Amino acid sequence: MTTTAPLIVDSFASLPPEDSDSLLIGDDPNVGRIATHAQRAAQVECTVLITGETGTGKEVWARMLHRLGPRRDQAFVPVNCAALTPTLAESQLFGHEKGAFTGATGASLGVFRTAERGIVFLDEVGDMPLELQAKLLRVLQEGEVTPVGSSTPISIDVQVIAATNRNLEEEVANGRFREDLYYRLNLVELKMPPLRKRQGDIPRFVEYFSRKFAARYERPVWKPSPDTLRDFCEYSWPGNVRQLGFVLEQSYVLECEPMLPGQQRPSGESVDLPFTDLAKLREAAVDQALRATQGHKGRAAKLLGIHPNTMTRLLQQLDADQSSSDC
Ligand SMILES: Nc1ncnc2c1ncn2[C@@H]1O[C@H](COP(=O)(O)OP(=O)(O)OP(=O)(O)O)[C@@H](O)[C@H]1O
Repeated sequence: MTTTAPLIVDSFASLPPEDSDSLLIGDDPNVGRIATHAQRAAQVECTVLITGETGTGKEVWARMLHRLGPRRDQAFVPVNCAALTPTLAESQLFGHEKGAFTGATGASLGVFRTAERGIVFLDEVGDMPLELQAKLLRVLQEGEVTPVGSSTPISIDVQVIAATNRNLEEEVANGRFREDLYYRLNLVELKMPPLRKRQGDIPRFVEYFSRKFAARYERPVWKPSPDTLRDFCEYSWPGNVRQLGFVLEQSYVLECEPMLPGQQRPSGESVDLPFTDLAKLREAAVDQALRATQGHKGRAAKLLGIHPNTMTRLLQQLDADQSSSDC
């Protein structure tokens, strides 16, 4: 079957506008192949394993699979397997009866029954404890769950999409992941390449995020010079697409030129910012710039490449945030 992958899949209709996102596919031949396989897997509603480094877009692709398949109007229930509470994991996934354990004051459906006729997205599946892996395998094989405290299995109809940034073959070889579960999940594997291996798509991502954040922050679309674009393409992006998005969003928030991590402003003074939390990022940027300039607001603004009025506004906002958190 030959299908032409669309370049950008538009906003996910099933998500509230705040969380909605688009999927940029780009020109990389590997990603084109992934798109074809994803379309097929979505149509036949089979189990899919999405692998790749952090920030390569595994969850974005899982949501696209949901949107492309016949289950698009049903639930998409994401669960972070690394964050499951060990003692409660079984009931979190498969539900429990009232009184099944201390504190179970009512019955609970659990993730799988909540997703009935829809999709369960098992994120970080490689971090699931072995004991729970055995239970998950049984659920996948038999198509039924037995809630904790019950002896009656309940049939379920869910499509499972799993994702991990671990190398599951290595995990299997080291006895940390069940081989039978690995094969069960890995019917179709979508291997997301790291951004450094799809350098040709970086200019597209830069444009994509620039347009997105220009619209969000009501600023003009940033157009990089050829030299800057080359630097962006040559950078290794350890945090992948997520990191590129944060670098661009940071520049829109601070109203300054986007800078690669570790890059120094011309003054020689530098700031080294986190790229994972926007509110913290803003606070850290202002804080570090003020420290680096011994509290000189004008020089701190210059260091961040922002207008002094913007600096004043950011400081007022931080003060307001601080007082509201003190209340
Ligand atoms: N193909 C893409 N098109 C548009 N945005 C993307 C794409 N890939 C990644 N992103 C952006 O990168 C961010 C991170 O993507 P996502 O959460 O799907 O990565 P992940 O591989 O699941 O990461 P982790 O392993 O850390 O959970 C998304 O919020 C989105 O902004």
